[in-house]
Amino acid sequence: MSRPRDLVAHALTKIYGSASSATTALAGVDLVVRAGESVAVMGPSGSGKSTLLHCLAGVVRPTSGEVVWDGRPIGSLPDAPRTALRRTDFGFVFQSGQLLPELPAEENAALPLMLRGVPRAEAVTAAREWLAWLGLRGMETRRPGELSGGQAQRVAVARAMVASPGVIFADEPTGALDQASGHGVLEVLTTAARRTGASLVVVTHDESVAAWCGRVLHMRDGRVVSERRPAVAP
Ligand SMILES: Nc1ncnc2c1ncn2[C@@H]1O[C@H](COP(=O)(O)OP(=O)(O)OP(=O)(O)O)[C@@H](O)[C@H]1O
Repeated sequence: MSRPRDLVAHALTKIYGSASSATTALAGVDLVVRAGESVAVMGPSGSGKSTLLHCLAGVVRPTSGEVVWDGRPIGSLPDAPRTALRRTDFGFVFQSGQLLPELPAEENAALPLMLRGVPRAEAVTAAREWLAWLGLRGMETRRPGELSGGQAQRVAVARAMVASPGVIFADEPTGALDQASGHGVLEVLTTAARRTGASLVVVTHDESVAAWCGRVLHMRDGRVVSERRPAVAP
């Protein structure tokens, strides 16, 4: 049964292109991500991981099936309310290159609040608190080009967290980092999610990243083919 703040996929399919050149990226995925749960999505290249994440996050509209977030069907919502819901309820961390190069760290991290109409000073104060919590005190006014890859990803985590999302979606969040920085980012991401009670859905190729999550799904050919729970997160 679906509970408040659960993210649920029912018989999700996604077919890109049309008849002669159609690609089935999702071939029927059923999934429940419970409130506060962290789920890693693994599988070979082209197995549908990013498509699943994008459908769950309301970025891509499924061909059939439905995504239900907190009791509300979102896959079939028109674009405007779907975008609004993404802004209020979800946070995103991508591999890299997601920060605006001309803005200081604190404004990059404050953007989701400013997009919601929170006054700049208030948004920046909240962003600075997250940056400090993530170990970036003193770097608030640096631009992304003045930060290391790991520091920039922490700013991206601050931006994902600042508006208190219900779910954080991360697509290869450590893919551009060396192993030590990558683990640091995953540690803060999972800890931040636990701190706020947010759920976390992470697409990754890295077993040690998946080990930080409560549940690991394996995809092949657009389906979830197996599922396991790592023994203990490090
Ligand atoms: N916008 C698109 N238009 C057409 N086909 C697409 C599109 N996006 C993805 N695909 C196809 O859908 C399938 C699943 O792609 P997806 O990116 O979800 O896989 P993935 O498991 O995330 O791969 P990777 O690990 O390489 O990022 C692939 O065959 C891909 O070529």
